[in-house]
Amino acid sequence: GPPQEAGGDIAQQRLLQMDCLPGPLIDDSYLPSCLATADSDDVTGPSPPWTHTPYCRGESNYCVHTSTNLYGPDHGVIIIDGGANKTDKAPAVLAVERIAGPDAATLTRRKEPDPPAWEVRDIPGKGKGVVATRKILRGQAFMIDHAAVVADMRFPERVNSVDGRDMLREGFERHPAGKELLALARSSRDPDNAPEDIIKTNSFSVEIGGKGYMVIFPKIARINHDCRPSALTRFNETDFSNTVTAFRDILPGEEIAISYSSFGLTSAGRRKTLRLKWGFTCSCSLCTAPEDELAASDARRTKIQQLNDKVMKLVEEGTSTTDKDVAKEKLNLAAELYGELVEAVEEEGIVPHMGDHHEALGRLVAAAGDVEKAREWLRRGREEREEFESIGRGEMA
Ligand SMILES: C[S@@+](CC[C@H](N)C(=O)[O-])C[C@H]1O[C@@H](n2cnc3c(N)ncnc32)[C@H](O)[C@@H]1O
Repeated sequence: GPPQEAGGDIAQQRLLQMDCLPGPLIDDSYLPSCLATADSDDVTGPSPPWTHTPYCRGESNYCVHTSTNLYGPDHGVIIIDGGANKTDKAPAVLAVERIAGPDAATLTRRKEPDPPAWEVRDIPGKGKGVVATRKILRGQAFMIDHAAVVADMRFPERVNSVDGRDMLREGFERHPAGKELLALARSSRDPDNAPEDIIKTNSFSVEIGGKGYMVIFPKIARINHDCRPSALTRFNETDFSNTVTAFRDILPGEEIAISYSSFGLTSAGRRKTLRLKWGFTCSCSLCTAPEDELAASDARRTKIQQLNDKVMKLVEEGTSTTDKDVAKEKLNLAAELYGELVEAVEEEGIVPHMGDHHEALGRLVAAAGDVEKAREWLRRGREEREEFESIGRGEMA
């Protein structure tokens, strides 16, 4: 592409970010609703894929929508969502209707092998966790899960607490796996608010139709956090599936972990975030590593963050100037610093493969004018990305 695009590509790169759990909602965050009154008589009977009449409460547009067999008899879903007004269908409701609709035939739902490559075990200090039962290779997708509960991220602000809790209670009751969901981990012991607490402790934040949702994937909910994770999750909006892929080789008996927080923070920042947002004291492999190892990791992550900021700034400056010499100088320096960043990221081992980084570096080098060198980086990047993606293709661990 034209050189000017290099800046945009880098800026859009989600360098230090992956799926994160949203963290506990503040207990008093249920605010009185200021939205129009929904007429609760004005609901139609259930039609497929819905198996229940929507359960609507109070003065909001929010309802619980239930499909007890969206993915076959063993996997239902409840959606807690509201449109802009009470006749508008919310994005997650439309998504379920699309998933179950005529397009469903083209959905090839991947199944996990039997027996799976993992099992749930008690992990000292962390409650339960997921452990590999056989060797899982880097790049292999070894767990596939589907959304069981989908709740609008802003539902707690938009619906008052009494109505909100009532809707969650009813939703969990209607859910065919409601009992299993209620047995998931909880960060508080308030017996009156089990569903709310379970959403706080176990949901992922994902986007559906451009809107933010808290989603429970019941199997993935058993995977603990690690600041140097061995796996990553990928949500697929078109079928509400979430696939867990190995970051690196995982040995039999090893606990499998994902990262709940962003990689850009140093250990103190991560511990604080995990404490405040998720309500637990992290005892992951890095948080409990020897002091010098932790210090080295912190230094690298600080450096990565600083280099990233500098590169962004240089790219921004280099692509917004009309002076060609200045542009070249800025982009050359950006490419040099990005090279250092790539080294530090590789050493810290916090991204699953370096392909995207190498390609980004290639585009930067191209923008700075060195076409030969750029080709080499782009080729390496593509190869690495393809290698990672092909390792587990077709077969699951
Ligand atoms: C999504 S659940 C993970 C599965 C959970 N351990 C269970 O028993 O079902 C999140 C909870 O697991 C625990 N947890 C996860 N990662 C942890 C870690 N690195 N150190 C300590 N506790 C952790 C915390 O209690 C947290 O609230």
